[in-house]
Amino acid sequence: MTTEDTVYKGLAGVVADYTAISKVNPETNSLLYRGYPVQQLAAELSFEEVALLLWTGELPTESQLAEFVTFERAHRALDPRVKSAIDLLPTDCHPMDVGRTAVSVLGANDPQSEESDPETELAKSKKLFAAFPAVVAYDQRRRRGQEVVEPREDLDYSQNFLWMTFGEEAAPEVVDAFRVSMVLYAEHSFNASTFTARVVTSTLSDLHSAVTAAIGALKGPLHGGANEAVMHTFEEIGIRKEETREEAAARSKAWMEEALAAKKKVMGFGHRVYKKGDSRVPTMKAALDAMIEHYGRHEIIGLYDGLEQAMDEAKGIKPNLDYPAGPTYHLMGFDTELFTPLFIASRITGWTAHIMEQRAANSLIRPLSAYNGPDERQLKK
Ligand SMILES: CC(=O)SCCNC(=O)CCNC(=O)[C@H](O)C(C)(C)COP(=O)(O)OP(=O)(O)OC[C@H]1O[C@@H](n2cnc3c(N)ncnc32)[C@H](O)[C@@H]1OP(=O)(O)O
Ligand SMILES: O=C([O-])CC(=O)C(=O)O
Repeated sequence: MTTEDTVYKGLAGVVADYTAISKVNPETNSLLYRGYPVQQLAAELSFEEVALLLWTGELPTESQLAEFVTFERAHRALDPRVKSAIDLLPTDCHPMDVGRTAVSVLGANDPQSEESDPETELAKSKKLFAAFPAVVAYDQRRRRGQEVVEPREDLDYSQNFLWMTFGEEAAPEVVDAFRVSMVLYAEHSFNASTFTARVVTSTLSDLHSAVTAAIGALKGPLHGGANEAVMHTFEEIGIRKEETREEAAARSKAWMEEALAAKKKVMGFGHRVYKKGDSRVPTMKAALDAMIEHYGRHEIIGLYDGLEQAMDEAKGIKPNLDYPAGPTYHLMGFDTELFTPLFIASRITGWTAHIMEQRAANSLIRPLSAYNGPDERQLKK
């Protein structure tokens, strides 16, 4: 057998390279960012601190954090060139297309776009991190016919994100649930979008091209698009505010039984690596529970319970992070199509950390294929 005869469909089980950024361990259901359990990071740290940890490998000192916080707050405003580009896009195009376009425009206008020394790569990553929330906030507001809300330098990343989107200061519980979601979505080893970013970087292309490509990979419902798809499932089942938790659970359980009988794939469940449950779900579920209490929307958790229970009973498949994240963002007031752009805002950290790691020890990513087309043949004269 030649090497070309061994095909690893979907690269399942293939170890493609080393990484020191995160460790996903399906045996122990654990996830470490630079060695730290993600649950601890979500409980204790700001998203800004986690971003620095992912990029640099170490927790920031007080002065490093203060310096980054000042930088981030100074780079939040929506770039007028990005605003003009978004304004050319129809309000009914997918918000992931808006996010992808915005990153592309930011890259084309970044004077450091073609520079790739480690210091510049880090500076570009920080600028992208700071600039992206305004894109999401602007996009949601323009779709609703609302005016732009300018960023506020007295607010932290999560507070300001919610401020720019909704034009009012969010309650501390809401800010905290949002921060937790950002920390949990930040990084997950060689997932499809991160691997895409690494493939692009491996050709020595630039950081913004790699992130733009990663956004394309994240959009699909088998990856990041699942958080949006989860909410569409809830919407299809029907959200009825007057229902009790038990009534909602009974209806969603029946919906799932029917969907599985029809051999449907239900987004928000299953994972390529975790087979016993996603390490991040308990923490995100706690954030969702806090939002259920905050908004008093017990019918939503009923829908959640029913789907989860029916899937477990029928197939033993567990929810992934997108499952609790979807209804959490819904309760906060984000439009459903905006959920995956929120994932971008967070994953910019992981993607750019991987881009820097790939560039530092690069080898062109170019696997082989096993040809199964027609045997050699000749053009008829
Ligand atoms: C943050 C994230 O990106 S997490 C992932 C988000 N994606 C989703 O939620 C999409 C829904 N889930 C899926 O499609 C899959 O579970 C994936 C793509 C995530 C992982 O899939 P893989 O490891 O390739 O497993 P695969 O898709 O082959 O599934 C194995 C079996 O479980 C079933 N299965 C897996 N997930 C689901 C699901 N969500 N609904 C119904 N059945 C499922 C498959 O139909 C298949 O059954 P079969 O063996 O009878 O054909
Ligand atoms: O690891 C994966 O394949 C998908 C995932 O959970 C993520 O990117 O967060």
